[in-house]
Formats: sequence, C-alpha cells, structure tokens
Amino acid sequence: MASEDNEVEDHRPLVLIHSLSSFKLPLQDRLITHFRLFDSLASPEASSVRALICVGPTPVTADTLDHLPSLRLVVGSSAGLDHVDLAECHRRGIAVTNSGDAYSENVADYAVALLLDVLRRVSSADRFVRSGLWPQMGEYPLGRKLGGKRIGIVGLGSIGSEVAKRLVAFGCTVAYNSRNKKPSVLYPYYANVHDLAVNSDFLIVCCALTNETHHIINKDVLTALGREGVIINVGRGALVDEKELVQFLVQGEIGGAGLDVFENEPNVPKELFALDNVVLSPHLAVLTPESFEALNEVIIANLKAFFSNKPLLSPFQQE
Ligand SMILES: O=CC(=O)O
Repeated sequence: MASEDNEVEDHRPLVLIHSLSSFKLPLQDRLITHFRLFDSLASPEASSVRALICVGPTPVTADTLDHLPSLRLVVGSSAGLDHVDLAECHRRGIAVTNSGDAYSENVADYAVALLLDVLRRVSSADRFVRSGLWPQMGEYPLGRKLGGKRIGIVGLGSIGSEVAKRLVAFGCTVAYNSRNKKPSVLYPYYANVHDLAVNSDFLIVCCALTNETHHIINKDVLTALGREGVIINVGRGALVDEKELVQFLVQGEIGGAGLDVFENEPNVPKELFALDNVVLSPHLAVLTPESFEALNEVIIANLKAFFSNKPLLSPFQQE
C-alpha cells in the first residue's frame, strides 16, 4: 500500500539485534528481508520493539530489559542461555527461545571427537610426529578403545541425545542424568551425577548452566569417576569445578579430559598445557557453516511464529 507521499510502507516487524561488539550474528544480512533491524538500546525504536535477538553470550539483564518496556520475546542465538536473566524474563512475561536443534549434531560430533582424541591421543600423536620424536623414540604410548565403554551423559537434551546416538553406534552403553527422568528414554537414569559417575567410565557434560548445575562436576564426582575416568565438557566451563579438575589431572587422579569450555574464557589454566591426556579447544563445538544455516532458519521461524501469534519453534528448556 502506498502512503500519501507515495513512499511504500514498511510492514516488516521491528527487531533489536542485541550484541556485544565482539560478536556478530552469522548470516545477519539475510534477516533484513523479513525484519527491520536496529542495534542500540538507546535508539528511539527501543521503547516499542517487541522482539530482540541476543547474539552469542551478550548479557540480557534486568537493566537491559528496563530499556525495552514493550519487549515480549528474546531470541537467543546460542544453545545455552546462562547470560540471559531467565527469571526476570519470566517475571515480565517475556518468552525466551534458544538455538533449538540447530547446533546439536555439530556439538555431539565434537564431543565424540574430543573423547576419541583423549582416548586415542590423536592431538598428542600429531605433536609427537611434528616435533620429530618418532625416529628417536620409536613407539608411541598406547591409547584406549572407545567401544564397549560405559558413557554417562549429563543433560540428555537435544545435544545429549545426539551424543548418545553416536556413542551407541560405537558400541558403548549409555546412561544419563538430567533434572527429570525422561519417560520415553530407555537408557538407565541416575537422579544424581555422583551415582552416574560411579557407574560410568567416561562422562560427557552437555547440560545448561544454572544455579543448580553450577559445579555439578565437583570433587566427589571426579573421585567417583576414578583414575581411568575421562571427562568431556561441551556445555559451560562453570559446570565443572575447574580448580578441582586441574588438581585431579595434575595428580593423575583422573584419566583425561576434553574441554571445549572453561570457567574464565579465554583464559585456560596453564597447568593443563603440559598434559598430553588433555585436549583443549577454544569454545567452538557449535560452530560450522552448516550450523549457522540451521541457526538462521531457527531464528527466522521463531520470529515469524511470534509475530503471527503461533507457537514458538524452540522455547528454552532446561535438561
Ligand atoms: O556455547 C554455545 C552455545 O551455547 O550455543
């Protein structure tokens, strides 16, 4: 429809891109076909905007929300939403969505890659060859087989379920811990992580970080996992008591670790650098061009559903 001065009216809904300068939303340019974007809490549109895209770990606090009195939807671009004040959103009647299934297969692949790397010493063997030690030392220390081992999955959501599928295909058995037992899931359930650790060879941590799950992997859990145990963390650094984990690794009281996340990123405890049974990675398990494509679809689907009063595609759920 044309307005009086012959300009075409813009019917695209208004959406705020909420982002720290260091984070850019992948494929953001594609959103402008559907939405009118702006990116400052200080701009005049802030008072009327109803939906916000929260890019990466950009905090959404009560203070952020105070700038946005009409806000009714926060669309997270990440799987974990520990940077969003979920209680405050809930209190203000603001719905929150996350990346849904967009990243799950990528993260699960990466978790398995880290586990295989720790067990078979792939990164460490690569360093051995590159540093010219092969001709001098000959044999390289043996790794361990993955198949046949007992895997404990902490958080059987969309990522944890993909991890389980993959490890069953490797011939492992799977058990899990999550907030509640899932009636449709046949894997054994443990109501606490300690008992899961007692009954597992390796733990894969992929739950959301909340007040309840902060340091869910503590000294007792690490002790229960034991000297041959391996821990993989693709969730959030603070799910693991990092100081304890470092102590356990340095003293050989646990068999190894594969870590994509840390308590104080991008700072990694220096003690870990010398350990060949530890594989370190800079928080990139979710990142592939394919996951960006999938994320873009999830974001658009959530926003379109919201603006047409339909059910949201991926309302955030804690596992
Ligand atoms: O860590 C990445 C995410 O939560 O998406």
